[in-house]
Amino acid sequence: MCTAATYQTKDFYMGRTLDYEFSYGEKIAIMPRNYPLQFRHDGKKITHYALIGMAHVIDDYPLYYDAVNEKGLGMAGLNFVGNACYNDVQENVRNVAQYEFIPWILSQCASLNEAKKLIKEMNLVKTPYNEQLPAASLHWIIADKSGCITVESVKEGLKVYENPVGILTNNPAFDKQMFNLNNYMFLSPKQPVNMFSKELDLKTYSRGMGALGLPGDLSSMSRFVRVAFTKMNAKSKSSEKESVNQFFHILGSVEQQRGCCEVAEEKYEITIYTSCWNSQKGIYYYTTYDRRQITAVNMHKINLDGQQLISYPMLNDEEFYEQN
Ligand SMILES: C[C@H](CCC(=O)NCCS(=O)(=O)O)[C@H]1CC[C@H]2[C@@H]3[C@H](O)C[C@@H]4C[C@H](O)CC[C@]4(C)[C@H]3C[C@H](O)[C@]12C
Repeated sequence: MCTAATYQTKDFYMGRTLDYEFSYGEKIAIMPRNYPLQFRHDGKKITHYALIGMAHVIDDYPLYYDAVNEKGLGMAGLNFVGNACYNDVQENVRNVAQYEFIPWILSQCASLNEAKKLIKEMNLVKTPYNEQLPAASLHWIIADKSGCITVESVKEGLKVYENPVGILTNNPAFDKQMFNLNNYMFLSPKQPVNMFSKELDLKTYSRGMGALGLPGDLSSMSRFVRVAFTKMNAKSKSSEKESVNQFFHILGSVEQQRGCCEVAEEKYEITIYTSCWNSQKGIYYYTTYDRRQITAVNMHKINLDGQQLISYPMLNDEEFYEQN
């Protein structure tokens, strides 16, 4: 399972949890402006926007899971197994392999509006990166400070939804996740009052009772509701530290602890990493399951006019701060 979210304070933030039972070997990869981008079916881009994100790097090519470009447009791919359906290559359209959807959009679009226009020209195809890495069944969240959309390629065709809650999890399809929120409109951060019956003397006996009924399990639909409630009500001051910390607290509401979601005998899905990027500043923050200390990689600290992919191994060792 995975969860992605957007968050606005003074700056615009976005990120995700990557929940799975094994790692493909991730790195934080910065693609500078002159890294030659060879698309599988849509030609080559020698110069483009720079981007930073989490990727499985193979043959010096970043297979991005999530990323943001230097213009502040961000994007993340989350599992959509059983629903995602990609097309065959067709003539006279712009064919984009699912593994290159993130760099295809982020290398060319400076805003969500530009992304929406480009997506109209796209035919998302099933071409795999190679035989060992077949097409991943995903759907995507794309956002900048102006708004957020969800993109789902299903058997009926390509669906682009406005995403007013700025959240994505996994199955079912996004329209069903949004509809399900209707069931929870009574949830509130305020204490409830007795609407049950005037004849009964019902009282609040604990704080937090306004959110009684908020689903606590790890299913995708429940995580959607829980993180949406948390995000929509979370209050943060506007400094970078307070905003980033608050963002990690929001995604903390849906993190997966080892042992609670068994996917096979003795195999457990865990939150392998959680990311949060400041879209305006191009800083990619992350924590991992074993390293809760927030680590930052700033794209503007490297020469963004370069040609070489720069990647940093995901730091995974906890460092305790020894106070005495
Ligand atoms: C497994 C990851 C999604 C995690 C997730 O959503 N878990 C939910 C599980 S469940 O549905 O609820 O059961 C996805 C997200 C991004 C994916 C990777 C990226 O798409 C980049 C390449 C794409 C290649 O086609 C396959 C390898 C790959 C390296 C993908 C492997 C895997 O499918 C990843 C890592």
